[in-house]
Amino acid sequence: MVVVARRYSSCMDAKDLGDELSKILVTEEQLRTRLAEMARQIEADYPADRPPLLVGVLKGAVMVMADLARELRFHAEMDWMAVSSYGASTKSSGVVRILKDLDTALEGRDVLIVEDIIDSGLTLAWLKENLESRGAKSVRICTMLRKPDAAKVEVDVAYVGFDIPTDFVVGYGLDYAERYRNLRDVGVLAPHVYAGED
Ligand SMILES: O=P(O)(O)OC[C@H]1O[C@H](OP(=O)(O)OP(=O)(O)O)[C@H](O)[C@@H]1O
Ligand code: HPA
Ligand SMILES: [Mg+2]
Repeated sequence: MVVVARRYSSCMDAKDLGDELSKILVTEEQLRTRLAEMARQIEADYPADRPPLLVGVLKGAVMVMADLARELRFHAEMDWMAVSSYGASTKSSGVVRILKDLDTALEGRDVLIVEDIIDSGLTLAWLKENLESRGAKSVRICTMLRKPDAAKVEVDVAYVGFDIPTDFVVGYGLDYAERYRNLRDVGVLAPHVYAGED
């Protein structure tokens, strides 16, 4: 009993962050409920005997991938790419760099990219094209969050959890300078935290 209490009190909670968040945007409960709905949609769209290869985009998509894969009622084969365009900033550099490539060959595969957020769209537009060029049979995108008003390029997204305002958000995998990824909810980062950034 004592061990359980200690475990839960050490989880990162929005109320422990003081004024670092200006508000909670999507709660852990809302994320869980929406993810289950998305999983049912994905199961309905792919034949049971040909499930897609899930490609998670490190590092932000770790939480979505872990939760989505466990929610899906088919064998969820997973692979990972690491790309980065934000670094320790709230603005995209516009340059997508591959930091880790897939281990899996994609010829003839149905691929489902799993992402935490589509902001400018630059990362996903680039990644979708990159995976298609490897001979995948189909490439679809599943993202937990999307900022429609921030789009710099159009990206065709098959599964979206929540459309959100343009504010910089953290939690549920999303970071600012590698912090806040293990926050259970998604919150808006208070501007004073990144004040001074150019
Ligand atoms: O639509 P965009 O403007 O391209 O932004 C979305 C991308 O930015 C974030 O990754 P980031 O580059 O911060 O790497 P990380 O996942 O390791 O945090 C996020 O996880 C997406 O991959
Ligand atoms: O709002 C955001 N928060 C964290 N990482 C991000 N990468 C793109 N947009 C965001
Ligand atoms: Mg990031």
